[in-house]
Amino acid sequence: MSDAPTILSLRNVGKTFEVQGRRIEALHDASLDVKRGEFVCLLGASGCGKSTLLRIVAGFETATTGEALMWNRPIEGPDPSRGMVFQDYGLFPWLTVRDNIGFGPASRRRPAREIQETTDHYIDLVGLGRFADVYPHQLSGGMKQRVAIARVLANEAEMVLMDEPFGALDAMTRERLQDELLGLWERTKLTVLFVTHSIEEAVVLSNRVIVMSAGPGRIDSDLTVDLPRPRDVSGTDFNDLRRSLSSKLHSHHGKVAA
Ligand SMILES: Nc1ncnc2c1ncn2[C@@H]1O[C@H](COP(=O)(O)OP(=O)(O)OP(=O)(O)O)[C@@H](O)[C@H]1O
Repeated sequence: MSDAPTILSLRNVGKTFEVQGRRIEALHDASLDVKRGEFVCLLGASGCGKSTLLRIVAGFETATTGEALMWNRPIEGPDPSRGMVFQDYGLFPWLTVRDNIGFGPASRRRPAREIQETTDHYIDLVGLGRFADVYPHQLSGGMKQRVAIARVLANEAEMVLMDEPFGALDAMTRERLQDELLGLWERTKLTVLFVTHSIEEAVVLSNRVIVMSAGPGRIDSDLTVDLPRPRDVSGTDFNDLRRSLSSKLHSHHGKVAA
């Protein structure tokens, strides 16, 4: 990973919102380089600017200060190369699984044959072959999540941005989807930027954890997680790292979900 090229750079990025004459500094002087293929978790308590940072990378917000670059070019707005997966999945309820996944290529007016090949490929990749022709309301939360990821991938994302995608799921589904996401990440060599406030989730998933703190939102530390995979959540190394992250977080905040 260390010799992979840098796909994303944030240089002293700050974001201040103005609400009814009051200024809220959501992010202060955040600098970060992400290499292609990394799985990076942004970890921190509520209000520390995780979503703001992710939304700047997605191109939904512009930085007030500093700059955000992808492949060394300024991020100036949303782009399919940076695909966002939302907690509520953001699927089109009136389209089937197949048409949701093929939506990006279809809106870019790709030839019908190419759209079909692309959708077939990603439907297979996320194991939804039997559900290709059903509608989102007929799927479980986990399956919707897979469709959302497949849709982003079919749209040629190089980087997948996920804002607490498993926050609304029960513990078992969450664990299964974490495994599935890791499998997909290993197969596709994607770059993932993943927001969570769960220490355990960050240690299970990532090869880097960026710890953030609030008031104003900032990056506090940047830790490499080089535990072997699959990770043993009851192992000593895992728990040492979990404890160390927990004390980092608690030195800045009140309570954070572990
Ligand atoms: N569009 C906005 N307008 C005004 N203030 C905002 C806006 N978006 C975020 N903020 C403020 O910026 C700060 C950081 O918010 P942000 O959502 O980035 O934090 P977070 O770490 O993702 O929190 P959470 O874990 O609760 O989602 C908060 O004080 C929030 O109220």
